[in-house]
Amino acid sequence: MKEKKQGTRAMAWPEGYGRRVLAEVDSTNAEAVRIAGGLAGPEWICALRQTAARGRRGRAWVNPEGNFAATLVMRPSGTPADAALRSFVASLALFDAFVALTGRTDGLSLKWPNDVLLNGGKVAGILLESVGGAGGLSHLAIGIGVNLRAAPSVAEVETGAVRPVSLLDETGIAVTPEDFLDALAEAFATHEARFATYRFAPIREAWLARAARLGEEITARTGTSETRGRFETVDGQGNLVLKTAGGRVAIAAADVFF
Ligand SMILES: O=C(O)CCCC[C@@H]1SC[C@@H]2NC(=O)N[C@@H]21
Repeated sequence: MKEKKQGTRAMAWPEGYGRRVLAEVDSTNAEAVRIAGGLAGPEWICALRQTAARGRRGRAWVNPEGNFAATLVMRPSGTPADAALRSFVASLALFDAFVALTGRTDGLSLKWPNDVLLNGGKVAGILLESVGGAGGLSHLAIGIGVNLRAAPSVAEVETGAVRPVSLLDETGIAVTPEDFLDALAEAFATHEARFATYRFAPIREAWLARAARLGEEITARTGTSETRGRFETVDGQGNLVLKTAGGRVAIAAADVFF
């Protein structure tokens, strides 16, 4: 196992995971789809520059140089529903990577379904995509973007969305994409091993302990509907549970607005 000193901690690249860093690619998620079939095990693909980075719900992802962009392509164990829960595994890994690199937890929280907030602004996002095989899902591409050095302007993101922030602006701490990759890969492997053994319960509990706006009124918007209610919990399937005027509602996919 390769060891590297980062801050005050020794980082270890996780056993069994591949690592490649590309100078430039269209999108690391697109690259994951292209190479998935030829991989013997899980592989991290990091790019220093993306020319066509994509975000959730068909949006573009603004990706200035110096920010982190990577995709983990893996063959997920379990059912397709279990595969989708990897967004919580990845969120926790992101949280831990920030803590490992900055030595602080203050200001960090997780926004359902899979954003990381720093001082209330969005510092990281996750795009989960399935890679089809003959019998359905063959691989999962977990794409992760982190505003390490620069955040897009408010005008570049959706109206009403949480304001984007960067790690550098909020903390004064400069982290390179390669160092972030090492910290994230180590944290992901730890949470993935826990998920493989104990399934979703401990992941859910840890996620809820770091959740933004738990117990508060929030709005969940899909393409066709809007639901406002008190953010009660995330259920055992990863659904957002809101207590609305009409009763309890479990929402599988939506954008959340505060
Ligand atoms: O919309 C979001 O919040 C998710 C953004 C995910 C962006 C990352 S950057 C690395 C990977 N490659 C892509 O094209 N998108 C994801």
